Amino acid sequence: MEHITVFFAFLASFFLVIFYYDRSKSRSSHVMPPSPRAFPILGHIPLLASTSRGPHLILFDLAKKLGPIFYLRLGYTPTIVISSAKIAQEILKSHDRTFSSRPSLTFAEAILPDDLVFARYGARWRELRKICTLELFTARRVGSFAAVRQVEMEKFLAMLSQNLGRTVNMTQELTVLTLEIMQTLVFGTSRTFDAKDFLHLIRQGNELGGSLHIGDYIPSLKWMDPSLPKLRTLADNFHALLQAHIDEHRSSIAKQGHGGESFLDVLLSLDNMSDLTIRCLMLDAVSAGLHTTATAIDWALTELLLHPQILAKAQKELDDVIPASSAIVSEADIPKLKYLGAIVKETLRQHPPAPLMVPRESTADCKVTGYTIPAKTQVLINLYAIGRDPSIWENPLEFIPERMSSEFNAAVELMTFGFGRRSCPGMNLGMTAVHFVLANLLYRFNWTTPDGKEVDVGEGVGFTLMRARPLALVPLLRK
Ligand code: HEM
Repeated sequence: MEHITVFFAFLASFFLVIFYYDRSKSRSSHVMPPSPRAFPILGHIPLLASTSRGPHLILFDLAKKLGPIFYLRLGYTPTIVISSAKIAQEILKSHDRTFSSRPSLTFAEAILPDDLVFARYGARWRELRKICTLELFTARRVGSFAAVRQVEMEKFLAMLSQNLGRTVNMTQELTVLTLEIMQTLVFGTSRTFDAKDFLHLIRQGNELGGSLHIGDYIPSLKWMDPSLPKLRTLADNFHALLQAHIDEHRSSIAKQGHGGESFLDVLLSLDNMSDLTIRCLMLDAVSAGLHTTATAIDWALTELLLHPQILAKAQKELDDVIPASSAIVSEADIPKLKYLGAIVKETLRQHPPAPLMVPRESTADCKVTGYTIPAKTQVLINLYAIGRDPSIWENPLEFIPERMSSEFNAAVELMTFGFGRRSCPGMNLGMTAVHFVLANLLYRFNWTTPDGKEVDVGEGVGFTLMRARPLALVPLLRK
């Protein structure tokens, strides 16, 4: 008994020392936005600890009590949470530069030490961003792979035709299709890796990326993070897989005397590109584009199953626009499909694939809506809450594509892909893939649930707003 008391006394003094040491480093005299009552040391971390509800939902509920901007202390990380489009615009447009950094995260340090998504704002980020916008994500390069995407789509449609009347795990199949679409652009071939192996690593990455790492909030306790060995193994596996492909690609270029048009070809042709940077940028492109794109298609199909009259209207538009002789909707047809475009936007409003965007961090003190936000404050923009803001959207919980007239376009893009210098460079590719795949699924097939069951709408927990359970659907022949 005595031993136990001594042990707890030791533990309490240990945490107190850590608490005062860290607090002395982060103490601030700024007036912050409203905040709920905090726990000692951990601050508001316990409020977010839930295995069944995503943080965007918990923060959405907190915003109902605390308002559109509130403050949380996650360990010693000051954080503001924004749940209004107007304040998000103030941050992303008026103060774009001040809020263009990202917090350092244990996950990113282990897996992506020299990438674009998690780079802190500065010269290195500018260099990598320039390569991405001028060399990789150009409309010409994305467009030059349209024919390869069409071949992947044809194979996918053939697979569905062989499964008419049978249950298909659409969540899984759409993820594999999206991986193949991303791989063609990034590596020049859709069969770079075994999809199962790669998706397994990506899934582990999502789990580890979405879980809490104590060192991100209480730096002096980083050594206690039990997931560090797992992160190291995952990093080794990802990097070994990518390096093997880089080596193979290099020797094939040497044999042929020239490279192709893929991201990898471009990166290998640039001066001063280390293999580490190439691996990180390739992983960025595949992982940032994969679940975001696949999950948007998944939710659009879910909503259409729930709203048969909207599905019928979309299919009528396809019949009116696509020539009867055409077996496939091509990417060139997409701009003509206005109603389909409205369905995609309404889906992204209700189911933003990255509900809390990617966290930003301020680089200097800044006044936002009357509050002074100190430098090094983490900013979470809750797109999920903004998409449900009744002051912008009438009946926000209803699925109404007709409301997506052009004046709403800018708002939806801002909400889905971020804005300003850190906005998503893959937006065109992601949007093209979502429209292209969805159009073909609706054009060629009718859809039902196995045994006519209700469509499951449960949301999972994670960085991407995925479904809780896979979407199982039965394709029926239409064309
Ligand atoms: C529907 C699909 C997609 C959605 C919803 C989405 C969403 C986002 C969001 C919200 C951000 C953070 C923006 C900010 O901080 O302002 C982001 C950043 C980023 N996205 Fe996407 N994205 C999608 C597709 C893609 C694709 C297809 C790629 C690449 C192949 C991609 C690559 C990136 C990269 C590299 C960044 C980091 C940019 C930077 O920090 O400078 N995304 N994305």
